[in-house]
Amino acid sequence: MVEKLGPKERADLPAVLPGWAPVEGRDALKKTFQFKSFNQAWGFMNRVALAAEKLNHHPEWFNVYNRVEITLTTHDCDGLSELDVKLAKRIESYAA
Ligand SMILES: C[C@H](O)[C@H](O)[C@H]1CNC2=NC(N)=NC(=O)C2=N1
Repeated sequence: MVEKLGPKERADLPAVLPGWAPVEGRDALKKTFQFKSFNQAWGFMNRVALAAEKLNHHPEWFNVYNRVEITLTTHDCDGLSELDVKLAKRIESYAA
């Protein structure tokens, strides 16, 4: 069973995952990504989807044209876990 992040890991989040903001009323993180085109946004989403399948850990996300809004949380523990950090790091690498 995956565990929620502890206080130390949470304190490190702003440094480990810059730009990811807490979600009001949820133990979750969110970030919006803006691309030059829908095509680029779609390619990004495709790579994120493949990573999500590989990790068996999936984002909550919304896309309109060149914007992708991603929220990460772990449903199995109803909060943030290491899996969210792991997926966020991969997402960052695809957006770079
Ligand atoms: C059955 C399946 O392994 C689980 O539902 C996985 C799938 N993807 C998941 N994604 C997220 N974000 N949280 C989970 O707890 C989760 N659990």
